[in-house]
Amino acid sequence: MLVHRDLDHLPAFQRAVLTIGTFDGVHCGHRQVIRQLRETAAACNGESVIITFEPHPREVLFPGNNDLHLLNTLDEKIRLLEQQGVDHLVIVPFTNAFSSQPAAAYIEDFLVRRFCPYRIIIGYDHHFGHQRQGNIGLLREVEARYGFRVVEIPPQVVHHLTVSSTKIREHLEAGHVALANELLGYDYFLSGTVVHGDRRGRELGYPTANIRPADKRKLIPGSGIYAVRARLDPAGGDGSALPEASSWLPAVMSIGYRPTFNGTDLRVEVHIFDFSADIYDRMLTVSLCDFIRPELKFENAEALVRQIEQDAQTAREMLIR
Ligand SMILES: Cc1cc2nc3c(=O)[nH]c(=O)nc-3n(C[C@H](O)[C@H](O)[C@H](O)COP(=O)(O)O)c2cc1C
Ligand SMILES: Nc1ncnc2c1ncn2[C@@H]1O[C@H](COP(=O)(O)OP(=O)(O)O)[C@@H](O)[C@H]1O
Repeated sequence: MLVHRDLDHLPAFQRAVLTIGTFDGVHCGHRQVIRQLRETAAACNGESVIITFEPHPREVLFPGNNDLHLLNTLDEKIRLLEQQGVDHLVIVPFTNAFSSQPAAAYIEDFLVRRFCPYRIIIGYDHHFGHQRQGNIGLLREVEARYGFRVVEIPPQVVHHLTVSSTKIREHLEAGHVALANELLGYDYFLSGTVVHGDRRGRELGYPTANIRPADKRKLIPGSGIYAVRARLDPAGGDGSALPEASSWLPAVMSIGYRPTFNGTDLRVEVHIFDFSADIYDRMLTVSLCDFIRPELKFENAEALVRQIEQDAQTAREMLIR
């Protein structure tokens, strides 16, 4: 997959088969769109092109809003899209000026002039241009004028739920990891550097690698205890590596404030089973398998340790299922 970031130096695409979107999560619904993109490109001997935006449009349109948390960093998204076998990814700098183009100008000046599309494949609910005025109907009206054809992708449904990035974010924030994973089509993962904590873990008999996420916009699932797999990225890695089954270590993760010790800051910490090494400053990727229980305040450290023993056992069982 070729990644293009400069709109003024795009190649001359051959029968470009386009799709457009933010693709946060590259979830099951997105994959369906991408499969159609690849198949259409193959059938007409064209090139598959994904157009995406960075930063996320909501960050530009609602700059004061700090609530936006994303399923993927840009690096993760690039790698996930690459795994889908796409020919070109175009990352368009999303600005206020870009967002305020009228829909008709967006089609003519942006889509047609820069990409000369042969087919445009889009999800049923895609909107574009100033105040989201453009939609699939408008694209259809101008098909003949510009010589492209529009292909609409219906909503993807899993367990009677329409798959959407928003729903997946909500499930993760509520700790519903298994459901989120099903909608994603892979296990949700996050990466970060191992930083120092309070050095209490080793005294409790459960040392935990405290992870500082690589990107502060990355969504941290709701507080609670999770069964996870952890992978140490090669020393000097950039943290954007994606899961590869071979080197995943079974582990248990706690996300929360440690009420037992009156903690005040959110910590993401992982105890890796049957493992002992100094991994401070290393990049660790954690892939979430299932939710075990909410975080609780215990009477004392001994009661917490007894619970952690049970959590570890539960996690091991969940991970071999
Ligand atoms: C499996 C697991 C479950 C945990 N559950 C709780 C909990 O319910 N309540 C809590 O206050 N802390 C919980 N913790 C966090 C511990 O308090 C924390 O790991 C300990 O304070 C060590 O912190 P440190 O890494 O800063 O030394 C849990 C940790 C693990 C690994
Ligand atoms: N099984 C393990 N799982 C996670 N980290 C481990 C493990 N064994 C050793 N470590 C190391 O110990 C550190 C955690 O020990 P801990 O006492 O919890 O200290 P801290 O409070 O600084 O996290 C980790 O960052 C890692 O370097």
